[in-house]
Amino acid sequence: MTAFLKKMKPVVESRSDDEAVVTAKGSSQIDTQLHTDDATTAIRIDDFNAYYGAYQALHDISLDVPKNRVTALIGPSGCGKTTLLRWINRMNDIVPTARAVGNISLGDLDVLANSTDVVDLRRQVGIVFQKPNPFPKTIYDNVAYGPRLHLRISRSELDDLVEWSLQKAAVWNEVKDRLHKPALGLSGGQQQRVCIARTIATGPEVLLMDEPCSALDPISTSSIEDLIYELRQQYTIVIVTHNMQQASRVSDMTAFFYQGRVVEFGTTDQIFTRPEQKQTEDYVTGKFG
Ligand SMILES: Nc1ncnc2c1ncn2[C@@H]1O[C@H](COP(=O)(O)OP(=O)(O)OP(=O)(O)O)[C@@H](O)[C@H]1O
Repeated sequence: MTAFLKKMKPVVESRSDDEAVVTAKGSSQIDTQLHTDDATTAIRIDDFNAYYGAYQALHDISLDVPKNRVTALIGPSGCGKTTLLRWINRMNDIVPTARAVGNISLGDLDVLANSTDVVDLRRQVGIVFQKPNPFPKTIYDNVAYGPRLHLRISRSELDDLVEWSLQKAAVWNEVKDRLHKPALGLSGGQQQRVCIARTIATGPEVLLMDEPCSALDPISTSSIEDLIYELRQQYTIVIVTHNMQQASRVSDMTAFFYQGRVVEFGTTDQIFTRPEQKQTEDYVTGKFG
């Protein structure tokens, strides 16, 4: 392994070491007093409100997203899940009517500040979309795209980084003999894993996923779910999903949104088995939505 990757790997691979409470999936021991424990918070959302023109899509959202966990955002269509996700890496900057008031911080970084370098923010906070969207380039060039923009590394270091990212995204074995073939020639599930590799290659801390399996068949969905669960050891993951089974399978924490507000936020175990709010119970048991 090159010196470059040795340098890069500890950055991502040591993240779970400083976790105060790394517990088993669905464990009710996960600390839900997240406002009181800085060490476990990756993204702090405080009193956040989002608008499209005069329409308010999100109201008074306060949510601490824990580090090295999977946090699922669930709720009926139009309740604001994607809006929140897209503000975390300022994707909504490209929507002319979109406006936000409140705070989102990533460590010391004030995400919403005018002075924040959005390109650098998006390197730290990657996003994976609903539909796999590989560039019309080779598999190699898809994954090398971000590093070529952000890092000054040699060809052999880039080769190593591309391999490492594809391995992390659990797709290396399937593509290693066709790295220089078009990514668009892969299956949907493989394309989505290549997109995840492309995101990982820039060394993010956070992975945002907006219904990453909704365009995939059940087998590909299952491989992406396994991957999400695996990746949480090194990344903080926020996933929007309409699929209740998926939320309960892959996430540690769940936030239930309704009409632009967070109704309830807790461990996935608690939200699905002992919700405190009637609306949450009705939603997770399929009575509406
Ligand atoms: N670009 C936009 N311009 C105007 N209104 C928008 C825009 N994007 C979203 N909205 C509105 O904001 C509200 C929240 O939308 P958002 O997409 O965040 O909800 P969601 O919970 O992710 O929905 P879904 O589950 O259907 O994807 C909705 O009423 C939606 O119509």
